[in-house]
Amino acid sequence: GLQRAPCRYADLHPLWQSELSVSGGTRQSPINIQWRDSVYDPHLKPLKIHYDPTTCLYIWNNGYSFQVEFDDSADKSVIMGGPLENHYRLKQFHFHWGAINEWGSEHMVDSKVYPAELHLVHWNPVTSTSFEEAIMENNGLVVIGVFLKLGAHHAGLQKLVDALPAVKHKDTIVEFDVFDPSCLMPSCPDYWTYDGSLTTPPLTESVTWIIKKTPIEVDQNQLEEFRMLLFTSAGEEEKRMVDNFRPLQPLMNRTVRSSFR
Ligand SMILES: CC[C@H](C)CCC(=O)Nc1ccc(S(N)(=O)=O)cc1
Ligand SMILES: [Zn+2]
Repeated sequence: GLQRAPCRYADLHPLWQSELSVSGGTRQSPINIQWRDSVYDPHLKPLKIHYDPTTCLYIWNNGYSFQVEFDDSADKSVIMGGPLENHYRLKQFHFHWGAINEWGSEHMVDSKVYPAELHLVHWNPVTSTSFEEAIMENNGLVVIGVFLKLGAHHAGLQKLVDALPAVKHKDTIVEFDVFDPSCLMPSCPDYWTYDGSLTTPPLTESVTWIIKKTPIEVDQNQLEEFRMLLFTSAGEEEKRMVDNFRPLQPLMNRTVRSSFR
């Protein structure tokens, strides 16, 4: 039969993402969060975050973003509270960004787009025995989204930025130990939450999204370091890793809840 060309991720320009939404998807991500349509839910608790910096393992370039992986073999770096019924383990975090500061985030707030967005990916160890299994479970995952805006230098992020030249090419990896991702959290506790999906294949509808209302500030040099990464492997014609965000998806029959009035 016809040999299907390997469908490499970097070849799927974000524009094609929207065509790839899970067939008949009813809860796809990202979305535009309309402040006025969100519903304040007084039952939403404060989000509790306990990350153990020694669970940080390494950084790698997966051809779509750069990703920091964590040891998720025990309940050491966990989140709980918020809209969650139990605790979830941190597996990895990564970012999405644009070629220029005018765009880059996946979610939007009242159609306002940010230059970048951080995703902290967690899985439910109570209903699943592994991250890979949780991806297929309804509400198997929780992703915390944090917007990045252009402003002051972010000292915590700089440790990450300094490691990026070592993972310039797809499928490169560098050891990265002792990093506490809570330094990337805004101090404001306010968030929105809604039921959605992964924003890259397998696009499974297994994610409880928690989007922080307040962005963190990073400076121009830090954003430009993100844009020096490559989608391509060493030896290939270089393609800058930029615009690795998925287009907005329809809200359909969903309500976004807010933890704040
Ligand atoms: C076979 C499945 C494979 C193991 C999945 C690897 C993975 O982690 N995927 C993933 C995670 C998070 C997001 S996002 N951008 O936070 O919605 C998108 C995709
Ligand atoms: Zn993401």
